[in-house]
Amino acid sequence: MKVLVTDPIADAGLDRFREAGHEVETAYDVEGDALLAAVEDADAMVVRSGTEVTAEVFAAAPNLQIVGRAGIGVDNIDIEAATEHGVIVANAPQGNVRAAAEHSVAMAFATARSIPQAHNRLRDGEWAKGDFLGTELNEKTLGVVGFGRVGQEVARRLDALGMDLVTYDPYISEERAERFGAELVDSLDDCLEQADFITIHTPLTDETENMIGEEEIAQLEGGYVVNCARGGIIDEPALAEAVEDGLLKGAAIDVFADEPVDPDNPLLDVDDVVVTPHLGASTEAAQEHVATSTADQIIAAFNGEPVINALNAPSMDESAFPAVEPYLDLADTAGTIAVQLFDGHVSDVEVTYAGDIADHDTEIVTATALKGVFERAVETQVNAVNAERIAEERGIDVTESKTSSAEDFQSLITVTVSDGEESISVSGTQFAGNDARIVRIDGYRVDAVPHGHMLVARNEDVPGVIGFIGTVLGEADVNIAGMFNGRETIGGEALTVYNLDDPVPEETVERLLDDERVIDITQIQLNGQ
Ligand SMILES: NC(=O)c1ccc[n+]([C@@H]2O[C@H](COP(=O)([O-])OP(=O)(O)OC[C@H]3O[C@@H](n4cnc5c(N)ncnc54)[C@H](O)[C@@H]3O)[C@@H](O)[C@H]2O)c1
Ligand SMILES: O=C(O)[C@H](O)COP(=O)(O)O
Repeated sequence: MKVLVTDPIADAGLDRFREAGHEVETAYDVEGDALLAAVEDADAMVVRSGTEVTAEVFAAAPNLQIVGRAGIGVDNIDIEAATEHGVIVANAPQGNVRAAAEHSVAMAFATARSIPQAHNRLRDGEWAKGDFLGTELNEKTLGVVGFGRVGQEVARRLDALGMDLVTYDPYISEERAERFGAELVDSLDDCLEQADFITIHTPLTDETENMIGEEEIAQLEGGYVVNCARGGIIDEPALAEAVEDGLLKGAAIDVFADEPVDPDNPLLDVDDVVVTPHLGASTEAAQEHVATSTADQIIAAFNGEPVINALNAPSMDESAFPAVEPYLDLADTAGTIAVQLFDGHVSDVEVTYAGDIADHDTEIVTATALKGVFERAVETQVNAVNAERIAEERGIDVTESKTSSAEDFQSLITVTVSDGEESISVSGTQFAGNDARIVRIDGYRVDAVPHGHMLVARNEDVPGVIGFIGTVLGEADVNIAGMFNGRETIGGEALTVYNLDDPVPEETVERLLDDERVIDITQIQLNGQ
């Protein structure tokens, strides 16, 4: 597989790919047409915040399976477009949390004690001791906006340094805030009014974009702002003006609305604003961690294993995967057989789990069954990432049901497709040793190996019909490798599944259908064969 790395990551991550036998191409600072050309034959991409992974990038990368974000923020990746194209997006949300928290604390001290400004003056030969009278963090109130992984780690550290904590985060509980010694307030206004320092730790979303504007800044009068989350959350000209005018005592900013930051950005021109070039995650430990975690997830995706931090695909606990893995191909096959045998317009898909498999998280199995149903019907690549979306777009209802009883099987998966009136069900199981079998089609008990060329015949249950079908196939030089006949009542209707060594020519199918004892013939094409 070819892995395109477009932002610098630690060597440990690059080595993981090479050790696993994959090709690594690094192309830093590429954009526009150069990026589209570079991604053309890539099976995976690794990015940090420096690469905009747009819908055009996905459209230009037909082989792309996964984009790994060696870090947390994914606001530079069009996840909607990724899902459309069936591409997994995964990040590394743990590896740089401590680095970002430490940088936020460092930035709070840097602005409160004017460390960079004093440093510069001294380097210029000035002993400006009298010009810098700082603010202690001790006994001040810290307002943490966004109390997720980084926000909590910042709270923990600054609590230990004697700060009082309030937090604004509409998506956490009071208990969670209390566990970190913080008071959860109801509004951003409450937070700003109480705080001497605010530190931002939300993602950049439609809701948080420009969340801190002129009015909000005014409420923090005499205070400090730290932003090591994302540019675009704070109105940059308004912040620059507030610090310049002395409304705020200072600000420390690691992230900018446009990066690399424009030299004309007003924040770069204000003495009491401390700036760093998006360094929150830039420690050796963090970079090694996010690079290896991202590489491991990409390699897992290549191997068809679960991607732990996938943001747009069914994810699952690594330890739970072995129990469901054997059912993935089976679900795909049951879905593809069901849809090929069904004559109507599919409006509903039901995936039923019976027996042991019902005790497991089957989200990824259901998504794979949907892939089986849709793979032949849509133009785009279908996989577990976008199958649910494809169903939704087509107005198809998907249900998953579970029951403990699996007849005499240990586990049974049934995929039923229906148009609301008529339906067809296909059930499969795994016998010992990963021996997959289709054991029921439309109520008929069968025992078919889902492999190669399959033909499903419905015929009258009368003497001679199976011999007739065998003879016609033989005359067309199609060898029967195996067959299984199921029927409900003697002399009624029967269903026979044939495993064949070759596909059946169309004229041979017509010849079979010309016989009045043959009700229907369907050649099944299995996915990936
Ligand atoms: N400067 C850096 O190098 C650096 C490093 C790591 C993370 N980050 C950034 O830090 C931010 C936080 O990362 P994280 O891992 O803690 O994310 P997280 O998802 O764990 O936490 C984000 C928190 O923000 C809250 N939130 C969302 N919308 C909100 C709103 N409108 N108002 C208030 N709270 C809101 C969420 O409920 C959540 O608790 C992200 O933007 C991330 O990209 C930057
Ligand atoms: O979201 C993140 O992980 C940080 O902002 C780090 O971004 P970077 O990997 O571009 O340094």
